[in-house]
Amino acid sequence: MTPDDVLAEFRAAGALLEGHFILSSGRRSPVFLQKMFVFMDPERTARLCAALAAKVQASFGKVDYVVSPAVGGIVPGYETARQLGAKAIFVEREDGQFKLRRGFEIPKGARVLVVEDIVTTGLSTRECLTAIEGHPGVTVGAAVLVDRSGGKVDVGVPLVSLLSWFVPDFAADALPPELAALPPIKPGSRGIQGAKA
Ligand SMILES: O=P(O)(O)OC[C@H]1O[C@H](OP(=O)(O)OP(=O)(O)O)[C@H](O)[C@@H]1O
Ligand SMILES: O=C(O)c1cc(=O)[nH]c(=O)[nH]1
Ligand SMILES: [Mg+2]
Repeated sequence: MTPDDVLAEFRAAGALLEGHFILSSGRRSPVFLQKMFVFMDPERTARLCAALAAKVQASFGKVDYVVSPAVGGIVPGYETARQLGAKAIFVEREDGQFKLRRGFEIPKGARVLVVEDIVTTGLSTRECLTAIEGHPGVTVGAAVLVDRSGGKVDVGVPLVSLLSWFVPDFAADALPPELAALPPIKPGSRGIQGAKA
């Protein structure tokens, strides 16, 4: 799957939104990828995650456990794990911090991959990695459908992306006039009531 093919899947799903968005990081952007419009279509999700799984296998070899940050990472994490023949678990926020809950455990020696939907600053991916630090498995790396930093972000482990695309974002006090003229919308879940950080 080429970068254009990946973008075409997002576009066909109506997931490529334009406007004035407040990202999870608090930064502002004229573009938002509404990944849930992609994930509502299991066939589309399977196509994207099959391509991601192939890249993962080429870069990291065998994977036993996929761990994803809720909410956005759960569906691509599950489907990528299915394609890799791995288990899929997720971290979710408790008092603002990602944690493995529900009795999820990583077995000793398991080869672990973090799978994310979108990376912008990489904070969510890093927080997920922090949440599983000290587990008895071996973290081989991270994988993401779309890296909006265009490959610039450092998540602390090797990162494989299906699409590396630089999308501009801005500090809230340094908006270009065309963005400042639009009302801001915050679509993500970080920072909503009950989910601090
Ligand atoms: O690289 P970052 O700057 O951390 O931004 C990317 C993160 O933002 C979104 O999650 P969000 O926190 O909006 O919540 P969601 O997964 O529930 O949509 C997305 O799913 C990534 O996890
Ligand atoms: O940075 C984010 O919060 C973000 C960007 C994006 O395009 N899509 C998304 O779900 N989150
Ligand atoms: Mg997320």
